[in-house]
Amino acid sequence: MTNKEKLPLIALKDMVIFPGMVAPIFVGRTKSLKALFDTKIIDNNRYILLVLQKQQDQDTPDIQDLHSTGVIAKIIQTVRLQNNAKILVEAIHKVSLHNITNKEIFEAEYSILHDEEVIDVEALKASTSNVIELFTKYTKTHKKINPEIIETIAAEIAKNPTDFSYVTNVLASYLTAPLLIKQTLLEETKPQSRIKTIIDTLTSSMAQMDAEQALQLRVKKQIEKTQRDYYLHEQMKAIQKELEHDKSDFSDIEKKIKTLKLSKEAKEKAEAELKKLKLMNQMSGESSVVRNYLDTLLAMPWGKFDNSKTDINKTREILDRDHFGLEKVKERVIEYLAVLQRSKKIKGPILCLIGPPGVGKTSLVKSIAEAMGRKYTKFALGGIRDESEIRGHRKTYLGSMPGKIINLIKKVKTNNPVMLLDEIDKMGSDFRGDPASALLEVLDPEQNSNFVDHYLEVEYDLSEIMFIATANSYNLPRALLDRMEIINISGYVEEEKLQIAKNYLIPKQLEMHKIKKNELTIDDGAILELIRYYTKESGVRSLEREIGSVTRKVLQRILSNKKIKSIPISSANLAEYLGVKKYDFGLAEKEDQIGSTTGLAYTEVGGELLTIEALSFPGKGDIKTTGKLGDVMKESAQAAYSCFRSRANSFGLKYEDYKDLDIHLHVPAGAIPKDGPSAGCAIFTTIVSLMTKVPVNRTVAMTGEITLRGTVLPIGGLKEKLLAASRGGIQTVIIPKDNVKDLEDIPPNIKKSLEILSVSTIDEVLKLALVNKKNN
Ligand SMILES: Nc1ncnc2c1ncn2[C@@H]1O[C@H](COP(=O)(O)OP(=O)(O)OP(=O)(O)O)[C@@H](O)[C@H]1O
Repeated sequence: MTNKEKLPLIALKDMVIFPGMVAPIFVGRTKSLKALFDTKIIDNNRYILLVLQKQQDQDTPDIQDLHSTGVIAKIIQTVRLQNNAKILVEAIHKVSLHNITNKEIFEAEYSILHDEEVIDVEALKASTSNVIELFTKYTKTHKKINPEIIETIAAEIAKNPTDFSYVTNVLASYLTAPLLIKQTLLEETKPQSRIKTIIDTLTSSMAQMDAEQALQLRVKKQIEKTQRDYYLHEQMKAIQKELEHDKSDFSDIEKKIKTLKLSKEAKEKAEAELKKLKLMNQMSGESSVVRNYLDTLLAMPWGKFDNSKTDINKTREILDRDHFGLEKVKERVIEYLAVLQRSKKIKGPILCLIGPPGVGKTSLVKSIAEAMGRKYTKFALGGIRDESEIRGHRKTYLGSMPGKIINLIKKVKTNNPVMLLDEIDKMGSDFRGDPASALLEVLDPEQNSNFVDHYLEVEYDLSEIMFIATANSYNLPRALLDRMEIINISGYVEEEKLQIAKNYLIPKQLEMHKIKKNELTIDDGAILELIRYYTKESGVRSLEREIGSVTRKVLQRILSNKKIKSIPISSANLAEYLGVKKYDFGLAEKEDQIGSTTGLAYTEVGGELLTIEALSFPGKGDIKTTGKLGDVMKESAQAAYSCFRSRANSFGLKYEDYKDLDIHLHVPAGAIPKDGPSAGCAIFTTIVSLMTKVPVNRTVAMTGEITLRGTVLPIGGLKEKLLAASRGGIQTVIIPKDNVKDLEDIPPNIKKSLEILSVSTIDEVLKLALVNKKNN
């Protein structure tokens, strides 16, 4: 039935209202406002028609733009604002619209639309509870929907549970669905169909939500995966970079193996080690052992030699330029090099320079290296006890490394340097092996071309190295001595020291301290004073040090006072710079003594005066020795005592005179170790002097070994001993007859300054040494 009376109509933009629902409507469009207020429906007629417009974005829809099914609603409340209004409506019925007019406002006739009768009530009841269940699920998953809505729906339905038109309208109005579906629901007149649409909508939107959630989850997972992938990629890149670094390391090593002139054995070894290294964890300790090994092996100067030349004349020039005197030594060196020049290969014995400290052994070797155009390197053997210092540690040991020889060659980067084996006599040996035997192998021309270092493990050719050894004494293993050609460098006499100081040491120090020649002059008197009272040595090392000390002090004075232009040093002002004299120059004894003789010793630091003193006291006829004497010297004292006792008669002594007397023989300085047989004469003289109470001439010094039967045997180090005697102000020196031939090597001025007497028996010694009134 159509109601011919027209009612104002308001087009709704975005909502479908179902009968039975109370809803607020916001009215803003002029036409709608007019419909509400101008027609005074508020006063006259409290009903209005509400219908959804077809296009939501249309502001001024026309008749055809409106759906034909809507609702008739009662206006419950109106709130008029400035340009708009808010009304609260309650939809009463759904209506079908007819004859819509669109003038100032929309107006339409309407007919109430009734739902069809429900046939299967039970089925609908079941469907209703099904919808509620779905709703519950829906609100749970749909986070934006308030879960309390379920209670509201239930309460609404409870108002009229058997009116299925009402129930379905309630459900439809709470349904979140597109407007078109809601409009269809409004237009539907079968509650059954309506509830089916609601179920379909809910299920599909839930499926959609599930899909969305699954998608979201997938996206999230995807993002996580992307992030993880990114992170892994970055990590892989870093690892690859590292590997590339290792690879480039490897390729460096490979390149070296290819380009270096490795021996066949070394090449194979290097390749095998590299292969091993590649398979190792590069962070492991083991790989660093292999890497270090390869580094060392490949850092060796394989096939590298300096252009060595042996120009004898040039060598002579350089040796003369750097060293005063040492004629014999220089000659021997030149001879040696001459052989080398011809034979090209060093097959002969190794040179060994033996002499006290500071006589120029080291600097001589440096000059030889320079003259030959070879590099110089020094292997300090002093204190070496462990064989592995020469031959290296096996590389399986942690922290193992090659021996010194290999290390030095690596450092000097050539295979033919001049290598100084310094202090070869100071090498020790203990449980860790005998370094001397390892050194023998190094020095043996037959073996050293295939020397094997424990660390390197491959043969290395040492045969091109020119080894020169130095030592302070002959205290060397026999085997080593045999392998070497000994060149003895004895100490210098005063005159030589003076020349060395004037021509070498002083210019060197001036140059070193950047002092001009005219700024400092040291006259001969001062130099002699330096030699006599500030040094006590065979060489010139202390002399050089003292000169250095003077130059530094002079430099300091010149720099601190601009007025001082030059400082001449003479014996008068030397003490100003060096302080009081350090040593006495002159006799060891002031008077002739009973039981005290001056002997001459040859020590590592050169010749020395040796006082031998003795006392007697009641005892059993024994001899006791002190003064850190070595076994040989102790035995020599025993022999001298026995010799004395066997000859006591000839000195006018009876057995009773000495049988109950013990002798104590002492050799100061007590802390310095002394050894050797050459003090025999002096010990014998001391004992005779003590027992006969005849003093020994203080100006006499002596050297010579004695036999039990009183024969005097020759000694070594004559030159050193004579130098010491001359330094010590001795006038007469008694030497064994067999040493007279050695006097040829003694500088003439020494021979001139000393009275040198030779003897072959101890009787002759006593005659010359004891202050015998008959002799005087
Ligand atoms: N005959 C000499 N002419 C010039 N200078 C010399 C002479 N002898 C030694 N010297 C100088 O004396 C200093 C010490 O010499 P060097 O170091 O060579 O002694 P050394 O014999 O090797 O001693 P050590 O046995 O303690 O190693 C050096 O500066 C050296 O140049």
